[in-house]
Amino acid sequence: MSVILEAKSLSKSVQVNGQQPQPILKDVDLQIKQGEFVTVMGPSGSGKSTLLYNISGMDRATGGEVQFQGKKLTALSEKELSKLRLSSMGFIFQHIHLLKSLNILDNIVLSGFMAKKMPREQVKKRAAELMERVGISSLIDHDITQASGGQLQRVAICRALINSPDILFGDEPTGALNSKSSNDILDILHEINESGTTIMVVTHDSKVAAKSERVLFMVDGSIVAEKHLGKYKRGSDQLSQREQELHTWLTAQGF
Ligand SMILES: Nc1ncnc2c1ncn2[C@@H]1O[C@H](COP(=O)(O)OP(=O)(O)OP(=O)(O)O)[C@@H](O)[C@H]1O
Repeated sequence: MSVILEAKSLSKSVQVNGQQPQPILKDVDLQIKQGEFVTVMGPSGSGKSTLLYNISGMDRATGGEVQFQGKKLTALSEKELSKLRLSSMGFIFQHIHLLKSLNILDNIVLSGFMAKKMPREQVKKRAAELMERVGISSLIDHDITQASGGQLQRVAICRALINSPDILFGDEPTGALNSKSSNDILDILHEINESGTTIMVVTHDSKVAAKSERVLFMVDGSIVAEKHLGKYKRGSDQLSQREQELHTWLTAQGF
């Protein structure tokens, strides 16, 4: 399998109140293969979100480089970077960031219109198909304020997928949800992964990680361990064994 995303010696330092710069990401080397489903775990403050934002070009690293599909992200201008993010990457954030002034359908189609990869009518058709796929087609002309947390997370997924991204990044995509909604969202992510989209997700939830293919463990700005669990087949009976295996491994990491 080819490598879709690679970080070499990626680092990020931040300066607060004119003090010495503090390293929050330290020389991270990482390769993500085309079609992989990778989760990132680790204690609070270990740098998981920072890794996600810097490896995806949402934020600018202070050292090292990132290659995405062979392109050096770290060398692109803001304009080139935002074009690439819009057309090839999807993002599901911890805080959903939907626009309250737009209804649900308009929130989903907006990035599609901006990317101009397809005619507007086709973007709307794709939005309707995606909404159907994640079970929210009845909300098509509803306002954002009329949807539940789980429904909003599905809206965010549709929005992230509108331009058929090659990679989907998620920061706690199931974080604020009850366990039923969380399972549903996870199933949707698996279906997306099975159809070929690479996924990288930050999570505190070992149930989410147990269903991923590879788990990275971060401590203090570095990836200190990783666990290959292999592809999870939806609906199979391997889940409790994977959860047990992951639990043992996480305990060994002191988590
Ligand atoms: N822009 C910033 N300015 C100052 N400090 C920052 C900034 N961004 C992150 N940090 C600090 O860097 C560290 C790593 O933050 P990050 O959000 O990446 O951790 P995390 O592992 O995702 O945490 P959590 O699990 O709590 O979400 C934290 O100590 C955080 O306070």
